[in-house]
Amino acid sequence: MNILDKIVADKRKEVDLKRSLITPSQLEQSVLMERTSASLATALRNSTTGIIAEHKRRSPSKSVINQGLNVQDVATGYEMAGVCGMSVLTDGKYFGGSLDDLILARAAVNIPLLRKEFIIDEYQILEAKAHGADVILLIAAILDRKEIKTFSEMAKSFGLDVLLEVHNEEELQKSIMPSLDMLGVNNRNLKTFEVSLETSKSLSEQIPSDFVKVSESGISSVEAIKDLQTYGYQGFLIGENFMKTDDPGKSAKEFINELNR
Ligand SMILES: O=P(O)(O)OC[C@@H](O)[C@@H](O)c1c[nH]c2ccccc12
Repeated sequence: MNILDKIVADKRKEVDLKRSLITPSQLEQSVLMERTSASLATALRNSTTGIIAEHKRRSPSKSVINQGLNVQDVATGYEMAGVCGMSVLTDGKYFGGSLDDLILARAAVNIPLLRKEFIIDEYQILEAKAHGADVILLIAAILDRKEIKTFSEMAKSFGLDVLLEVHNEEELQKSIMPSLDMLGVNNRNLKTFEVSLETSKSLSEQIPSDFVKVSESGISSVEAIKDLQTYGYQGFLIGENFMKTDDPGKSAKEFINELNR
């Protein structure tokens, strides 16, 4: 079994248990259900830099990135750096994140927040909204077209933006539909962990222009972004490059300043 299949199998068990502990109608009681979501797609369209900065403590491909930070400080630092949005990993087992991280980030900042999760069930979308997310990620590698449609339409009904992540042409072709806002190309193959920015470049032409194009993973230089911008990318999801430092907000600020020069 590859790592992605394993993550999904674990996630199904986790969601089934959580649904019995906190029911959908309990989630619906959250005050955050009333909150008007901020649009990441709009922020990216109006930006010349397009940085989406991630909070990630560890990952299956890198066991330790940074365990010693406070998510609220990271969120505040990213907001002050001028990022367009923040991605918060909420998977516990493989990424060391939690829904508490999302709540804490929400309490700290007003920028659009992406719930970074392996979504395989509608329950997780309600959970995202109830914990203050503005955007959900849907991963084409683990969903069929029907699920992508149901999940994205549910997200839209909550006012959430949808970022659909693909890694190859087949995933892209099966996924295109009007209920998506952003199309993300993951430069990291989630099954093998290989990273290549060529993935973003080669798929760019096939992404219809009504979607905001986002390049994800393995981005560590301003030059890489300038190059990807020529392929039409307006969003850049960066995790490790900021999180591996002692002050991710400061790193993001320096990065954005350099991009603006
Ligand atoms: O740390 P990086 O290489 O900058 O990557 C960030 C982000 O793209 C990556 O964490 C990611 C992209 N898609 C995902 C799906 C699930 C978990 C994590 C991810």
